[in-house]
This record gives sequence, structure tokens and C-alpha cells, in this order.
Amino acid sequence: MMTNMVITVDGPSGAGKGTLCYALAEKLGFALLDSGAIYRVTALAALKTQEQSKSAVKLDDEFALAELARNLKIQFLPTNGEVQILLNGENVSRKIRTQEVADAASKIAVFPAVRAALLRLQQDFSKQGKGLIADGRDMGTVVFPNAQVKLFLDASAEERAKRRYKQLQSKGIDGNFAQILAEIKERDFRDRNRPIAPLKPADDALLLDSTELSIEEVIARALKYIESKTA
Ligand SMILES: Nc1ncnc2c1ncn2[C@@H]1O[C@H](COP(=O)(O)OP(=O)(O)OP(=O)(O)O)[C@@H](O)[C@H]1O
Ligand SMILES: Nc1ccn([C@@H]2O[C@H](COP(=O)(O)O)[C@@H](O)[C@H]2O)c(=O)n1
Repeated sequence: MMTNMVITVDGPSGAGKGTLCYALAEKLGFALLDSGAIYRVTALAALKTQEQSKSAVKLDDEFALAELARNLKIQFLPTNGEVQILLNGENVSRKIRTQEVADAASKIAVFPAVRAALLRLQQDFSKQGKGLIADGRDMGTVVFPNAQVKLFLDASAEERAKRRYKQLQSKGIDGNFAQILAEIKERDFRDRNRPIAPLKPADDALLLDSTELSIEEVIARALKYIESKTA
């Protein structure tokens, strides 16, 4: 495998991108970019300014959000097989996973100035002297258009909501299935219909529908495709 190889994995929320990307990074010894986490941290930073009443950055203020994104003090710290995410030195790895932050992330992600402010930060992940697995919505279309391998992982909204529901249950949280499904559909709609970098497969991406596939089957198919592209 080439040391500067980039493999992109795009798709909607809950399709299993994070699970697949983590497995691929482990298997191939590649670095990992969780671009959704970057949008989530930016959203959290904006929400935090609203807790302090002065200079609050609103979620519809494109240019204040972009300024915030440009000055983001974000760190990714590999710790015991996981990556801790720090914002201004504070570990926000758990805080960014709430539904409130997910929603806020998808609202601020519609703005071109915010996306432009975060572009270089994401592209720099490919400069670590090893291959990169990039997880997101526009990895294959905008951030790494020249990636050697592109995957688009999908699943029905109902299946993705079931997965989220189970995931919450496994953490002892009693979710509401109808509400989870509605939130997934709402985020899908925003991500797919925004004018800039909408969620869609790159022309040269392999489409993988995981609705009927186990995690192991998805990983096996992805690896087979990567091998076929790099042989
Ligand atoms: N093929 C699969 N079959 C069943 N469950 C799956 C499958 N792939 C992933 N899961 C489970 O679905 C849940 C969501 O997966 P994951 O977090 O990888 O999705 P995602 O696409 O990264 O979502 P997001 O974009 O919102 O971060 C996890 O609990 C994961 O274990
Ligand atoms: N490349 C990306 C990645 C994410 N987003 C937006 O962030 C939201 C949260 O992403 P998760 O993958 O962590 O769920 C997502 O709904 C998108 O709106 C993006 O625009 N581009």
C-alpha cells in the first residue's frame, strides 16, 4: 500500500461508517479522520459561547461561525486504542456525541464559509506519512477528490434508526425509536439538500448498502474492493 494513500468513506448518519473506518484503519495501519467530529466540535464551541451571554455565536451566523472554526483549538489524542478529542484543552469526546450537538453540527455544516474554514484542517490529516481513512459526508467529493479508493456506505433510514436505538440501549439509555427515526430523516434531508458539499456518492465511489449486511460482511466487502483497486 502507498504511504500517501487515501480511502474515503462517505454516507448518512448511522450507516456504519465509523465502525468500518475504525476496522480499516486498524487492519491497514492507516490514520483515521473523523470529519464529523470536527463539525461537532465547531458546533459545541458555538454552543459554549451561548452559555456566556457576551459575544454569543448563533447557529445561523455564518461568518461568526467561520471565524470560530478558523480559530478552533482542537487536538486529537490517541489514548488506549481510542482518540480523545480536546477543545481548548478540555476533553469533549463525550460532549460532542449528544443529539443536541449532532443537530447543531448539521445546521452549521450548511454554510460555505464554515466548510471552507475547516477544509485545510481535514486535508492535513493525509500528511502523517501513512495512509488515511477519511470518514464523512464529502470526503470523496470535496475534501479528497483524488482519493485512490472511495466508498459510499448506505442503509435504509429504518435500519439506521434501529442501530442507533440498540446503541443507546447498550449504554443504558432508553431511546424513543420514532424520535430517533425522525431525527435521522431530518439530518439526512439537511445533509443531502444543502447547496454546498451535499451528501452524495462521488462518481467513482463504490456503493455499499449495509441494510442487510453484518458489520463483518461490510468490512470484508470493503477490504476486497480496496485490494482490487490497489493490486
Ligand atoms: N452492518 C451493521 N449491522 C448492524 N449494526 C451496525 C452495522 N454497522 C454499524 N452498526 C452499528 O450501528 C451503530 C452506528 O454505527 P456507526 O457509529 O459506525 O455509524 P456512522 O455512519 O459512523 O454514524 P455517524 O455518521 O452518525 O457517526 C453502531 O452501534 C454500530 O455498532
Ligand atoms: N464531512 C462531513 C462530516 C460531517 N458533516 C456534518 O456533521 C454532522 C455530524 O456528523 P457525524 O458523522 O459525526 O454524525 C453531519 O450530520 C453533517 O451535517 C458534514 O457536513 N461533512
